[in-house]
Amino acid sequence: MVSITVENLTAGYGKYIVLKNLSFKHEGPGLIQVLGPNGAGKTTLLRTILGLIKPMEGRITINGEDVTGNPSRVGKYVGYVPQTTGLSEPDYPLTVMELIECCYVLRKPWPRMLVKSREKERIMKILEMVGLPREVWDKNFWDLSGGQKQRGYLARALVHDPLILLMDEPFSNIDPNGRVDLAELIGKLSRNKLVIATSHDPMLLLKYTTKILLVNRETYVYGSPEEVLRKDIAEKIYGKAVLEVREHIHIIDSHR
Ligand SMILES: Nc1ncnc2c1ncn2[C@@H]1O[C@H](COP(=O)(O)OP(=O)(O)OP(=O)(O)O)[C@@H](O)[C@H]1O
Repeated sequence: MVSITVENLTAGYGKYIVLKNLSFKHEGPGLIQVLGPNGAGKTTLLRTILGLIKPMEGRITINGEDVTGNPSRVGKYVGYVPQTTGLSEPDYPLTVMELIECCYVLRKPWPRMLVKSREKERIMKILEMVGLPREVWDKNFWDLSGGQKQRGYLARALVHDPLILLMDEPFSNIDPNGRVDLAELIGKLSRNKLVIATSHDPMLLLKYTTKILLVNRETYVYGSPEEVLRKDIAEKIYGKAVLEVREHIHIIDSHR
């Protein structure tokens, strides 16, 4: 069983406050979508949960353990798929396979043994599961396309079988066919993990969604999709960019 509690979180950069007094909790597997306009603080929230940003106030507990501002404690529970920008990637050569193996070995207790063949099989299964074709496994990771890199990051995040998966805009570099496959995969993962994913399009993952956190800096709403995806509520966060078409909420002009 997995649980996360975020209590009265105030976080930002230096004295610059991005999120103020934000609280939510969730118990059990499922999918929490984090939605909000550009600059709302979605990435800031994920980085704070990861312990990379120390909050000015508040507390984050995972399975009852206080992990606030402590990336190594968080790492026991959480896998992270960052947003891929295609810019400023490291230029050291590492194949896809090597990258995933390295991340796996780094998480092993000391003395760190090389990856055994059984473990290698597991890594290969994960690469297949995330939809990375065999022909790219021996390619330099940094030469992959944006979408392929994103799948590689997902494989890296899954290799330790974490209880919680944090995904920052998982669809941003994925083509339309790939989006359907990735949405299905996220849905499947959310059956036994807690997935927390930021997004600009609530519809892609809606049928798998347990809770939605609509956030815009110091304002937020947390609840089930039925409670949150209402025009009056979405307008509090997005203003006039919200369009209601039949029973669906669409957010226009929300991304880049
Ligand atoms: N390292 C940083 N130092 C200072 N300010 C930052 C830093 N990173 C982000 N910010 C600021 O914090 C605010 C929230 O940014 P954040 O990246 O969390 O938003 P977001 O909701 O993820 O946006 P997007 O949808 O555009 O990815 C923005 O005003 C941004 O300029």
